[in-house]
Amino acid sequence: MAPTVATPISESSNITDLVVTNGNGVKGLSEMGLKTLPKQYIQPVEERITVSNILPQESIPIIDMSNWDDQKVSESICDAAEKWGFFQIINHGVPIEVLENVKDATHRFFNLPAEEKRKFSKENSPSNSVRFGTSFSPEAEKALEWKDYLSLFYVSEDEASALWPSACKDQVLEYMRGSEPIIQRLLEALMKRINVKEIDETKESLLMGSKRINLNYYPICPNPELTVGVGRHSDVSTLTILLQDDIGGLYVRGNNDSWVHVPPVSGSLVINVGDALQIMSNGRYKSIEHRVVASGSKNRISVPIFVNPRPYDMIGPFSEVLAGAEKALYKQVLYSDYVKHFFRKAHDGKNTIEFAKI
Ligand SMILES: CC(C)(COP(=O)(O)OP(=O)(O)OC[C@H]1O[C@@H](n2cnc3c(N)ncnc32)[C@H](O)[C@@H]1OP(=O)(O)O)[C@@H](O)C(=O)NCCC(=O)NCCSC(=O)/C=C/c1ccc(O)cc1
Ligand SMILES: O=C(O)CCC(=O)C(=O)O
Ligand SMILES: [Fe+2]
Repeated sequence: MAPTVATPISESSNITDLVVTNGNGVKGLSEMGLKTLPKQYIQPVEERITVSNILPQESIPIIDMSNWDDQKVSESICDAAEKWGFFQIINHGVPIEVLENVKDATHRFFNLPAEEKRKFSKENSPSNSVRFGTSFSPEAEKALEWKDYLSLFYVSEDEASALWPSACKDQVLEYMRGSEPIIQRLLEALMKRINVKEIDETKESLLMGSKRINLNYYPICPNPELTVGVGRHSDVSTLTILLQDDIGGLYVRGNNDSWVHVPPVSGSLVINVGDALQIMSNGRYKSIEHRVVASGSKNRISVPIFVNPRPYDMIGPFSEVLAGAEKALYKQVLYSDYVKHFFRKAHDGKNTIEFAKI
């Protein structure tokens, strides 16, 4: 019999089938031991992350929340949200084992066989609130991103218990419950500075009426310098609470063309302002562009909780912010229209917010 010569995976046009349709993800590709990056993942030169525009001496603030009712803590939170749009918090009250458990649960989910994970793909998922996928918007992207994810839209504990993957649901729910007090405290502090004295029911719904949690998996990449883990984007949330492991690779836009690394700090959580809060605060708080590199030597995970308005809320600048002579920079938009606009295109930095500009 003539020997069969396998087509090198990097030249196969079936990468999309293998990775996207069959549920192997980039984790499956990575584990096949391929030596070079498939062309579908090669990013244009301007989107690659190189040392030349990284500012090693800069860093985002680290805020100690142990005395969270101290005025100074609130001020540092608001200052950081105005200047950087990003900060890390330590002594935040979420038990360290809750964080460790959710990281273990993330590895447990991604270590399931492809046929188990595939059950949660867009085509097969038992519910719209559970989605296992890869890259960001593969149908819309010219170049794919080196990341797999499980995205869970939180509707209720009952729905989550019934529909979320059993490999991770208990730990994820515990992490969501555990982070609730800090979400409340952060938003209270941020609202005070912009003249919103009380978070009533309407405000509560606009600021944190819905939640989505993503489990992100960035496997070892054969040519990390040619691709990205996540491309330049700003989140569409009110606030994002991000748990990262000890590997690093998240970069935040600094001044001009520079990027600042967010170093892993054991036990910390990274907080960032999303577009919804930039809009509701009429630009006072900044939703800053960020991106993630791919790693050539380690499998990285991260777990962001996106705290959002409800899909059917109309969002726009709060009247309290416009009470002075301040002009509205953003119009009222239906939040689900805003989110759909975000998902319909590839990552494109800060462009999403143009959708809401007057
Ligand atoms: C507008 C939604 C998202 C979808 O509504 P839908 O149209 O009734 O439901 P579909 O399931 O048909 O989704 C519409 C499109 O959005 C896409 N999509 C639907 N969830 C997803 C999903 N988690 N992932 C990636 N595509 C999705 C989905 O692929 C689909 O694309 P397409 O079929 O090509 O039109 C709706 O569920 C909604 O308003 N949800 C509540 C608000 C919400 O989740 N907000 C997002 C908070 S922030 C956030 O998630 C940030 C995520 C993010 C993620 C990756 C990053 O790199 C950076 C950031
Ligand atoms: O993995 C990270 O550190 C950040 C991921 C991110 O920006 C996102 O999921 O929106
Ligand atoms: Fe993000």
